Amino acid sequence: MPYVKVAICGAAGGIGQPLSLLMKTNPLVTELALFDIVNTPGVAADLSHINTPAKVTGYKGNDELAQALAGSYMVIIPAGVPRKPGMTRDDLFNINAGIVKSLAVGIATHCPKALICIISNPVNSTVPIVAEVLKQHNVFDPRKLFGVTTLDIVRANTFISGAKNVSVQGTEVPVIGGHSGVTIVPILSATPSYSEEEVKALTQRIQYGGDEVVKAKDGAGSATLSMAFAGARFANSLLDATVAKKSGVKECTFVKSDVVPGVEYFSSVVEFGPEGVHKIFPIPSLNAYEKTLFDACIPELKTNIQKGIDFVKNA
Ligand SMILES: NC(=O)C1=CN([C@@H]2O[C@H](COP(=O)(O)OP(=O)(O)OC[C@H]3O[C@@H](n4cnc5c(N)ncnc54)[C@H](O)[C@@H]3O)[C@@H](O)[C@H]2O)C=CC1
Ligand SMILES: O=C([O-])CC(=O)C(=O)O
Repeated sequence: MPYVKVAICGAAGGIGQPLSLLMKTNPLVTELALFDIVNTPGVAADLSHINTPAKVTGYKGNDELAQALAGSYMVIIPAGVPRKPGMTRDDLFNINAGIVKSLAVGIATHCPKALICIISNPVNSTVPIVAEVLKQHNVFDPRKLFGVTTLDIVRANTFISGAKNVSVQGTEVPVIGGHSGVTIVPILSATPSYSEEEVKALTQRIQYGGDEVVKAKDGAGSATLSMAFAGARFANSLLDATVAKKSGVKECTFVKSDVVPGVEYFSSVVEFGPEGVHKIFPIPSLNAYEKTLFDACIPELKTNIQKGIDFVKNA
């Protein structure tokens, strides 16, 4: 087995801590490097007592970013501020764009071949930011950059199976587009028949599931535990395909894509191979309602993507 170092940037945060815990349980991970601007020594010491193979190392502050990233096989980024009630994900852009950009410069410099999983919002813009930084350093490999939208699929599976009281284990709903509001397009026609009203209510709940958690947390942040679960599911799928060489591993994820002409990044079902993205599946056939969702998604998604690109190009 190769030496597999997984770095988590933002590892001391609400997502970072439970995500680090879940990644510590993956036996394919040789080293888990925890980076944050605060509190990583404590988180690393705590996790290091767990009797699984991954060696845990902690790095605090930008002076230690190089060491945290050096030689990483995979970098997962949940660094940045979360929403408070009344905010959109795009409202996070002003703070998180700069954080993600500086981490991307670190990756381009210290582990340019790493698989990169972006959790920080707004994902529709932070993924293009990372791509532009990597392009500036001549190290962009579109097979290795992923926006993590898995929480939308996790929510869709939960809400859909809950509505009909069917087994959640066997439910797998594709969710395409991006990761905010109307850019989230659940493909519910792929699941057993629901009435028109049910489909509309479920679609709305999946699109605004994040707001449900932001409201319930009442100023204390957004989804962290369900996101850690979703992030670990995504990272583990990618490690299964790239390290364990499992074939046929698929996840919906926001990647550089030709699936929708004129939209540079798009989430649809992606099959992973040894280098990351192996095959991007086209959009499944949409019914009339899904077409209206798709039409609403595209202009907003394009605006979000362009905002990320411009942030780097016009800096
Ligand atoms: N993709 C998705 O589906 C989801 C994305 N998110 C996003 O994930 C991000 C993190 O959310 P939480 O963990 O709840 O926030 P949090 O505030 O609890 O944790 C963020 C962590 O990032 C750290 N950080 C800030 N600047 C940093 C830098 N330059 N380098 C390294 N670490 C840095 C902070 O010190 C903090 O520990 C937010 O942007 C949130 O919107 C949240 C849920 C779902
Ligand atoms: O809603 C938020 O701000 C966090 C997020 O992306 C989600 O929970 O889907």
